[in-house]
Amino acid sequence: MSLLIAPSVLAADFGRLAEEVAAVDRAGADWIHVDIMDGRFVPEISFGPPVVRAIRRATAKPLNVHLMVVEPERSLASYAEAGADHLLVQAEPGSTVHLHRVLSQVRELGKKSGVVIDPATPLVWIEHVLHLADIILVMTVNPGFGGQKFLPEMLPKIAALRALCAERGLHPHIEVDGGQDAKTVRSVVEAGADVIVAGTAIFGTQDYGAAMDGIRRCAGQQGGCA
Ligand SMILES: O=C(CO)[C@@H](O)[C@H](O)COP(=O)(O)O
Ligand SMILES: [Fe+2]
Repeated sequence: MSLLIAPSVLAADFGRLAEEVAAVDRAGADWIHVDIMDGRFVPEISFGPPVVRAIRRATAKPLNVHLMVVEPERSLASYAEAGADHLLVQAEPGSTVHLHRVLSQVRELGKKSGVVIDPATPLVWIEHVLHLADIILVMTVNPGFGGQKFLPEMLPKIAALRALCAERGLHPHIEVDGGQDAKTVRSVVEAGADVIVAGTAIFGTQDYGAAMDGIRRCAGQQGGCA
């Protein structure tokens, strides 16, 4: 699988959101990562469907919507209607106690389904839904905030996940989210990830295209990079 880059708009200038989204689109983003935070599953509140609709108008790239919310089943249809292409739900019971059902609902809505596991969540929690997930997102920071430091402790989990999927004949995207940049990318790709979410490492720079090129270059490079 070739590497995909999904800039996280959480790190964009919200005062110029449409412009920022169009800029990363033009600079070569593959997907646009959209963090929904409800102030309950995670402490912060980001935004809801009306803002997703505005992002939708600014780009034709797939919207990869990460739902850090309690009871995602209540809002799946709203995000689908607002223009989400991928709906990713957290695997933890603090989000939903009906993970299998929620992932099926996402597919019934005609969207790509994704399941997200936090650093503390073991793979055994998602073993029963692997076949229902088009995307599996491994959090490489504790969710809730941008700008945190990558947790390398997650690398064995990414490798074990890729191996478990292969054993079952499954080839989902394995996405990583949190603290990703040109320095971390080689290790997560070697472990089996093929989608890199990056907020600060892209929107925190002056040249979004150069930032994404740097991530791509370092992903394929042996030894030191960046
Ligand atoms: O889901 C989250 C945080 O909970 C992420 O998508 C962040 O938005 C990534 O930001 P950086 O760590 O790349 O700055
Ligand atoms: Fe995210």
